[in-house]
Amino acid sequence: MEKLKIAIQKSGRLHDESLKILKNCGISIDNGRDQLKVEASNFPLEIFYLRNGDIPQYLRDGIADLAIVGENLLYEKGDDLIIQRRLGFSKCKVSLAIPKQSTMKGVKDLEGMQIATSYPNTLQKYLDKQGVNANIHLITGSVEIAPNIGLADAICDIVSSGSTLFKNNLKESDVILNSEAVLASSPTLSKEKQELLDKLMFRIDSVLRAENSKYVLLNAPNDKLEDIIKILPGMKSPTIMPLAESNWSSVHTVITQEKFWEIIDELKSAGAESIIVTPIEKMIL
Ligand SMILES: Nc1ncnc2c1ncn2[C@@H]1O[C@H](COP(=O)(O)OP(=O)(O)OP(=O)(O)O)[C@@H](O)[C@H]1O
Ligand SMILES: O=P(O)(O)OC[C@H]1O[C@H](OP(=O)(O)OP(=O)(O)O)[C@H](O)[C@@H]1O
Ligand SMILES: [Mg+2]
Repeated sequence: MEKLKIAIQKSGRLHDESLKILKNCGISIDNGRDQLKVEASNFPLEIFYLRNGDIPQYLRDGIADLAIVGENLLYEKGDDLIIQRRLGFSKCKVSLAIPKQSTMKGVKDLEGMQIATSYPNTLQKYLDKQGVNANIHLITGSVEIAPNIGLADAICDIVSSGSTLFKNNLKESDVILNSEAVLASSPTLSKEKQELLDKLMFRIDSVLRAENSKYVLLNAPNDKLEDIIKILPGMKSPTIMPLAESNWSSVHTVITQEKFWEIIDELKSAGAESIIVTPIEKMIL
């Protein structure tokens, strides 16, 4: 029987969350971080632990069928690969940054300058789009130090909280792209592997949906129910059950994270009481 081969980062920012998603999909993996390859015991899946930076090439070469990888790396060297799902973690930007005290404003001022980066293709595409000619200085790490040691006039690197820029006396001038961890696949999968991928994605979708939602229970006097129901988005319509106390009901529903607190505030104003919020493990539509 064919097995799907998934690459995840061996160690680094994506490792723990990648394993967590697979485990939440009910896939059992022996903790084999020191091995290069492990097999799931209850799903036809092989897991390869690889460097994030090498993953696009492994997908292209067919060593792996699937991978959890930073979206920015696909932009850098995986244009031909397919993003199956955005996974919502490891959110960051790839940005240009210049010295804090610089009078330059952004990319247009970088004509003829030196820019240090680990993402040369991403930077080159941006410079081309902006019609700017600059010299790209490729370095593999500690990019933010480059302007301070006289190696470059600007940098292009990952920015998240901005604290690395701050510590190195730099300021963000241009956001080139936004990134998050994604589930990517090779563009050519056999029919059998595509079926396995569909099965895995069905599980991943139910996990992602559940992570993004809360199960909410509340009590309300019956004369307030109509107003309360209008506020609730829910999967379908809310469940209403009578309480032992007459003229009161319990309302059960699902609320997504984005507007969670706004909806809770509205519910309270509309007369909801004893609101209980619990996590959801899986959500299957
Ligand atoms: N500070 C950050 N905040 C949020 N996400 C980040 C941050 N730095 C990197 N990322 C994202 O996580 C991915 C992995 O970053 P990490 O630093 O762990 O590995 P790496 O140095 O790119 O790769 P390798 O596994 O090849 O050593 C990046 O491609 C990016 O998408
Ligand atoms: O805006 P911030 O929150 O400061 O994050 C940005 C920093 O995070 C990443 O480095 P990382 O910590 O992964 O170290 P690395 O360069 O060794 O990969 C990235 O290369 C930046 O340097
Ligand atoms: Mg890093």
